[in-house]
Amino acid sequence: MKDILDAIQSPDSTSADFANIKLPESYRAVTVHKDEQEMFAGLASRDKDPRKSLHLDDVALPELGPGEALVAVMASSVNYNSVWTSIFEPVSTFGFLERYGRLSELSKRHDLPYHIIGSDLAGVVLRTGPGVNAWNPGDEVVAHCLSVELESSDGHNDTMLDPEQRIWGFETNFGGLAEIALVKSNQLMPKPDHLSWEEAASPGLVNSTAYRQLVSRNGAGMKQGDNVLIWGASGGLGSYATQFALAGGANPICVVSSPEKADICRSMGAEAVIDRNAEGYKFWKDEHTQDPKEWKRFGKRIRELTGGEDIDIVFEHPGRETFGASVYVTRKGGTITTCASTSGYMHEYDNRYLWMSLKRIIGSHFANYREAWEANRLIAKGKIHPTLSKVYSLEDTGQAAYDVHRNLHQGKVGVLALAPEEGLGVRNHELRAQHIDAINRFRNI
Ligand SMILES: C/C=C/C(=O)SCCNC(=O)CCNC(=O)[C@H](O)C(C)(C)COP(=O)(O)OP(=O)(O)OC[C@H]1O[C@@H](n2cnc3c(N)ncnc32)[C@H](O)[C@@H]1OP(=O)(O)O
Ligand SMILES: NC(=O)C1=CN([C@@H]2O[C@H](COP(=O)(O)OP(=O)(O)OC[C@H]3O[C@@H](n4cnc5c(N)ncnc54)[C@H](OP(=O)(O)O)[C@@H]3O)[C@@H](O)[C@H]2O)C=CC1
Repeated sequence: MKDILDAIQSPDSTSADFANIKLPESYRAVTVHKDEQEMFAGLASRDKDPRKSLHLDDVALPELGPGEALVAVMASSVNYNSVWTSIFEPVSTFGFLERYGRLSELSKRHDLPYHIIGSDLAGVVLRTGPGVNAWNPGDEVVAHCLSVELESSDGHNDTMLDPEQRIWGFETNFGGLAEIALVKSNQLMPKPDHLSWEEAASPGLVNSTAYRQLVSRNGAGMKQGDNVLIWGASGGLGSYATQFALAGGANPICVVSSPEKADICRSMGAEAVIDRNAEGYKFWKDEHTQDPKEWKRFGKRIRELTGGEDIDIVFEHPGRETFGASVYVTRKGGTITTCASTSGYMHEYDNRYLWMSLKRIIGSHFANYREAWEANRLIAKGKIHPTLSKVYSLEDTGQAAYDVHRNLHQGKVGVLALAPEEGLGVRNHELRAQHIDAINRFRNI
């Protein structure tokens, strides 16, 4: 591993140098264990502690197949899907690995008694498999997390519709929270050269998802002037949705849960911010009954902030707790676009407000190859910025996931894998200098 790191840190290393490095037989990786998948049985979700289920193990280097790449991971990030994996909710991810393992001889490698998690990385290509021509050892890359087989025509227009669509590091093994990761080569994209390893590793999953969900025609197709209600506007997804709304000439109405988070949204340029805690919205009277009066109070507050207008697009992901309110506050003909259900996936809303006002609910999930590429391009051009707040070591990934599970974090939480310290890997200092305040906006708050 030392040879790999030395080569990455030497400015003189050539592609041939990387190709000639002897790869280790094993490497360190963050895992969950199959024989522990029942460890939290009977506990409430909130009490399931990722620090207990996430392990840092030495794992065997997987065999490299056609169309694949082995990447030395300098940094990764925590996504909420890793929180779901670590608490074995809503299902254990070992079921995904077993199912994938049944697909082919090659996919069998993924069905192991441990799951190496993580769906983001920034690093350097070490080896490519047969059939890979676009990438070479030594290339500095980030990886998006869409894994597809593309053997069915269903996915040929929109790669997210492939019947064998999987999220790498969640529904496949050999993820990014590790010193080495295995990806399909078409997951690779150029690393934005003005960012450090940990900054570059942080936007991938959430930035691509927010791009499809809000901007792409496959999602809400946001346009200039739209009022966009963004839940969790300083969180992982929300911090990118807010940037897309502002950069696209829309009007974000940011919902957050503390004055600090409200300040972050304002510092990004948002003017309309609602602190849901301070204003005490209680959309559910009890576990089974919603309170339409609270939807209305929320809607009135939005009208105050917009000069009397309602919401064109709701950027939804909290799910059960907010969905009824989201449908209610959307304007006639507006769109609720959802990619998740953090607070519960059995949603309830008053359908009269949907059909009578011709609203639409759009389901959105990650991003297709092209959308992920376009989202990364915006980062590389300095149009959209990473929202990295705090960085942990690989050893402390459990704590990092705990922070995200308990909503103690801001923006994105990074993890250093092979990178010995923060701040390395910047190649374009001029572009960085132009955007340094925006790049650092979320740091250490
Ligand atoms: C990028 C980051 C993203 C995120 O963070 S997203 C948040 C994290 N992700 C999640 O929380 C999602 C986790 N996944 C799940 O909870 C489950 O993954 C799903 C509920 C999405 C799917 O459940 P399942 O049981 O895997 O799939 P089924 O489609 O219900 O398949 C079970 C059997 O049911 C059959 N079936 C499917 N549709 C139909 C139908 N319309 N009529 C009859 N049968 C159907 C199938 O074929 C299959 O059958 P057979 O077991 O024999 O293979
Ligand atoms: N389908 C897909 O492709 C993707 C799905 N996801 C899913 O989206 C969800 C959010 O992910 P991410 O943004 O990274 O997570 P984060 O935890 O970083 O941010 C979510 C934010 O949502 C807000 N929130 C949480 N619970 C509630 C609630 N009950 N009511 C209102 N607001 C709430 C919080 O903000 P505050 O407290 O300030 O209001 C929180 O910071 C997860 O479930 C994740 O699995 C994520 C990425 C891709």
